[in-house]
Amino acid sequence: ERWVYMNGEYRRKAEATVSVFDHGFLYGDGVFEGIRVYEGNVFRLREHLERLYDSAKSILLNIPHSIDELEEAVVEAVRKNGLYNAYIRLVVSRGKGELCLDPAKCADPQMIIIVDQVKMFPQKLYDQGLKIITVPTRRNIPDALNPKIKSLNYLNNILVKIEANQAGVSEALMLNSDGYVAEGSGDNIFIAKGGILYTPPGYVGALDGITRRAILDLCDRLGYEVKEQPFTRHDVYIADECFLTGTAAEVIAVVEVDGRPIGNGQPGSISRHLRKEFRKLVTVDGVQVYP
Ligand SMILES: Cc1ncc(COP(=O)(O)O)c(CNc2cccc(C(=O)O)c2)c1O
Repeated sequence: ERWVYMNGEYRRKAEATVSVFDHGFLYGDGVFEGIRVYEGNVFRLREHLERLYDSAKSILLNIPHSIDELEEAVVEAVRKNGLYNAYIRLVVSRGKGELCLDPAKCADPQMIIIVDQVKMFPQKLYDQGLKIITVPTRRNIPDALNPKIKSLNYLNNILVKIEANQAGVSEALMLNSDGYVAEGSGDNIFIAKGGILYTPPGYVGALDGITRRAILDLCDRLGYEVKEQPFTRHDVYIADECFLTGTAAEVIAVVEVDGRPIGNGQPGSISRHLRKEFRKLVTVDGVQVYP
C-alpha cells in the first residue's frame, strides 16, 4: 500500500485527490519533477529541487516550503513507503481557483510527493538500442513556453509521443523552430562523431536535464570531449553513435533514426561505457534515505 504526501500529511493512494478546480488539473498550471531512488539513494535530489524552484519562480508560483524542508519531506516520503528503488513524482500545482485563468485567484498551491515503482524501457531495448524517428511537431519556442520550465504543460511532449506511437516506435525527436535537433519527448540527446560528443546547448530549447548534466560531468571525468553546439537531423544520421538521457531512460543507445542505421546499427562503445559508469554513479550521488 502506498502513501502519498499532500501538503504536510500522508494519504493513502485512494484518498490522494485534488479538487476539480485545481488549476494544475484545469490548465496544467504547475511544475513537477521526476526523480529516481537507487538502493536507497535519491539520485541528485538537490539538483532536481533547485530546478523545481527555478521552474516555479519562472511562472510566479510560490512553493510554501524552503528547499531544505522539501528535501526532508521527499526523503521522509520515500522512507514512509519503505522503498529502496523507486520513482518519485514531485508536483506543485497552483491549487484551487475559479473557472478562469487568473492565478491570482488561487490561494493554496498543492505540494504533492508520489513515491512508486519505476517504469523503464524493457532491458532488451538497452541491449539492442532504440529505433526512433523525428517528428513534425516542434519543441515549444523559448519565448512562448520556455522548454526549460518543467511545467505540467506536457501536451507538446504528448503530441510527440502520439506521433511516435503512430509510427510504432518508442521515442521521437523534436526539432526547434530553426530546424536544429532539440530533444526527445522525455529525454535529452547526445551524438558522437570521430570520438567527440555533441549535445544541444540550452539556447536550442530543451529541458536542462539532470541526467544530461551527470553525463557531462562523467565525460569530463572520463576524458571524453563534449561540444555543446546545435546539430541537425543530417548530423544525427551520419553520427557514429547516438544516445538519449533522462530520469526514466537513464542512458539508452539509439541505433536507427528515420530509417538510417546509426554507426554499425548496434549500441556504440561510448554509450555503453557511459551507461556502465552512470549506473555506478546513481547509488552514491545524492541523498541517502536510510541510515
Ligand atoms: C522534455 C524532457 N527532456 C528531458 C528530460 C530528461 O531530464 P532529466 O534527466 O532531468 O530527467 C525530461 C525528463 N523526463 C522524464 C522525467 C521523469 C520521468 C519521465 C517519464 O517519461 O515518465 C520523463 C523531459 O521531460
